[in-house]
Amino acid sequence: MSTNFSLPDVSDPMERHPKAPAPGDPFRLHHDLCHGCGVNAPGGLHVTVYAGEGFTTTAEMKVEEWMLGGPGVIHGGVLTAAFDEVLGTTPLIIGVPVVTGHLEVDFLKPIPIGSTLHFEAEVAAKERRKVFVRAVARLDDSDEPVATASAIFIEIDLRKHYAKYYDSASQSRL
Ligand SMILES: CCCCCCCCCC(=O)SCCNC(=O)CCNC(=O)[C@H](O)C(C)(C)COP(=O)(O)OP(=O)(O)OC[C@H]1O[C@@H](n2cnc3c(N)ncnc32)[C@H](O)[C@@H]1OP(=O)(O)O
Repeated sequence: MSTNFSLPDVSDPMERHPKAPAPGDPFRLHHDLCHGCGVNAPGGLHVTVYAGEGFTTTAEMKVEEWMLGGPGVIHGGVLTAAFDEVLGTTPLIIGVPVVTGHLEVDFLKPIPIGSTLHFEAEVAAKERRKVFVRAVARLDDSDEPVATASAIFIEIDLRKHYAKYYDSASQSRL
């Protein structure tokens, strides 16, 4: 199954989840070894996502030497993984756990090693189990976007979805 990112004409009603972090507060880690957010993930991105106002989130990521792709700049796959983490955490603002179904990234400018990326994301719409999320990344010294991403995430029942993998995910807070 594959579907390009295309917002529905009308979104299902959405509400900020009453237990979502307050604006400015971080989402708790869902797994210490998560490649995106885990504090103990070897070679992980160590991205922390913060709740924003409404259906929005923010995040930052330092662009480190090991993320190198072209000389002096970030690898596109690393940036894509960072977007996946930021975008994939954002539906928790409406209390919906998801997995990535479809993710599109536009790479607008080279992103130098040593810079810091600032992400802003929002849940744009929900349609049945599909959650449509968009994000933009900027460098700290500029308002100009360096990359944007759009994704369709699919709502899951966490325990059922991961049931057969649970032994290897024993640190996961399901
Ligand atoms: C909880 C904390 C999260 C923290 C952040 C984590 C960030 C990282 C997120 C990830 O990287 S998750 C890992 C990468 N993704 C996966 O491993 C997902 C693998 N795919 C699956 O497990 C299944 O294909 C999936 C659960 C996504 C869908 O299977 P289902 O059988 O449950 O869905 P179904 O086929 O019934 O489709 C339900 C709806 O989703 C739509 N859909 C399914 N797959 C899609 C897809 N790939 N793209 C777009 N839409 C899709 C489908 O069209 C349909 O829409 P409608 O309601 O309009 O009919």
